[in-house]
Amino acid sequence: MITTPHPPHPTNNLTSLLSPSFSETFVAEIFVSRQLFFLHHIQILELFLALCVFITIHSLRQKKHHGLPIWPVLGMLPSLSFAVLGLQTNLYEWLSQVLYRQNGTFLFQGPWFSSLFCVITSDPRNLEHLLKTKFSNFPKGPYFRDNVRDLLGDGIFNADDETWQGQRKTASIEFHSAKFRQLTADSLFELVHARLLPVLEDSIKHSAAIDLQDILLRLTFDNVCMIAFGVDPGCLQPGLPKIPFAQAFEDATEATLMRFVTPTCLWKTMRYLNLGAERKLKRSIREVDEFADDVIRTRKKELALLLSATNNSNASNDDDKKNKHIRSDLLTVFMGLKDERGEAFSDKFLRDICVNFILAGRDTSSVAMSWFFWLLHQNPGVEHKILQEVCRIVGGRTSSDRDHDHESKNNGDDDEAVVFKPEEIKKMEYLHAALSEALRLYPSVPLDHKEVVEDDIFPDGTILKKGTKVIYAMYIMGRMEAIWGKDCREYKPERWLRSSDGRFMSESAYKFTAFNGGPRLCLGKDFAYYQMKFVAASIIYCYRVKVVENHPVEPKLALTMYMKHGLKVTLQKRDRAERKKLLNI
Ligand code: HEM
Repeated sequence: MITTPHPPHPTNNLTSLLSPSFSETFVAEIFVSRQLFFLHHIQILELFLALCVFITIHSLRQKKHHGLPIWPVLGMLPSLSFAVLGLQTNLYEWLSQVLYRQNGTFLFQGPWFSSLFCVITSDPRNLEHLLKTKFSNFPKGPYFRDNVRDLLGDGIFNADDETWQGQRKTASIEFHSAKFRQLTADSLFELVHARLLPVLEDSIKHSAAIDLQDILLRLTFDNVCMIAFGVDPGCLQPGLPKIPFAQAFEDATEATLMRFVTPTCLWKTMRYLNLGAERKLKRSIREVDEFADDVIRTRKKELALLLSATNNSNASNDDDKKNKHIRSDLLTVFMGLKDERGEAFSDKFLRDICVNFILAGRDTSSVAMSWFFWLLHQNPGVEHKILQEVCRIVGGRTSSDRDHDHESKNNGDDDEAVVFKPEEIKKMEYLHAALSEALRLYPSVPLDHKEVVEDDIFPDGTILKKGTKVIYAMYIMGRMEAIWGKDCREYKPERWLRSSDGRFMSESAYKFTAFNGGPRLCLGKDFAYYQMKFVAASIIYCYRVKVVENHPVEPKLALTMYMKHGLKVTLQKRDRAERKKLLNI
């Protein structure tokens, strides 16, 4: 019998259609073709499943060589997404496990057609190579500069080459001048004794828990504005008010950060259309600019008045008089300088300089102190040793020192507070070690970024193509057994002290990278230590800081390592007898 592969043509007559032989054949044909159809689909399904299994096995096997599975199209993004969503421990811990598997360096491969390709390293040899030996081959680069330009302009943080060099040189001279040291000492005295301690005292009076991180953030924001702009925004005061400039600054940095996790073309389109985070950014930058313009205008008038007053004066020592009255904040210093063409800096450039310094010095030391107080809570032995050291130094004061202290104290109802002098702060070496140890485990800047100018090779053999982004992971370096030994995860200030005489020993900047290294070493490092030691010693001398039970503590994913939920603490006034015993006077 001849079978047709197709059903009868619709023009065939009805009898033939209904004949039994035809219908049997027809049903059989449909049955067979359906079977073939299902078989066909099952085969496709099987093939598809087999392909999926193959891709999965292949992708997972990549983990062995590349550190993470590499999926078609999406690259390593799925693993990163899981880590960011918190399905792993925390992002930094997850990254340290990957780096550990890859001997300290690996290439992160993002989705096709994205800019998410970068080399991530925690190898000290590579750090020395990129921060010092081949410094000029690893600038911040166009990707970083493009993302932060609207907020930071051409300021030091966002500048490379000559623009960076000029600012660095001037600011460096300023940071090491006696006048600047005086400014930092005076501003800190004012902030700690007239503002911080009264706010803490208030919390004891009301038996209230406070967010210590928030209070320290307010303190350092006010402090860095005093240094950069010569003005005090007043964030730290009773009632902890919202200050529009501080809020605008915070919003602007958060919205800028969003650009790093948004495809470039998308945030540029959003900026053009003034939508979402870009809208917020524009508004907050306008507020920051208004504040800066106002300060610059006022300062210019102030300087002009001062200049005309000294010009009209007949005194012979005019210059001395003028210098005495001129402020020593960064804005005033840069206003007195000229650019390479011999012209005064533009207001925009002055604004950029100040905004960059505020960004650099605003949160870094406060978050470091927050982690430090949390570590002390878990290590009461360390806290006791710090108190011992502080009391020994106070106990060693002469009677004239003590008179000075009573005169300068500006805190009526707290007769226990002492004002530490710069030379006393310098002597606090155990406290210095305890803060460095906190920064080792919780560096305020957990990751940093550079871009390769010309093809290069890292000392560990990693090949770097021109344009590659390099991320160096300070958080991970602080927890590497190869650098710090088997007890690398323990909080031990003693590791920073020489066993023979207990003096502080500094560590190579390419191993202890919290302050960066090479020509771009943090400019505020000495100031930051002074600030942190002054604040920490003043608090510890007066109070016991207790973290509220069950308060969750984890890092926030941001450019600076904030505590995600702040640091809720209660304070107890220290027993006078406890201190007396240690003071030994
Ligand atoms: C614990 C406190 C601090 C830490 C851990 C810290 C850390 C760092 C790090 C890692 C960098 C390199 C950033 C980069 O190039 O991407 C840096 C740069 C810088 N820091 Fe700090 N910093 C601290 C406090 C301060 C303070 C208080 C100031 C100023 C008042 C300051 C001023 C600067 C400046 C101006 C730069 C840029 C240097 C340059 O690019 O040449 N820092 N800091």
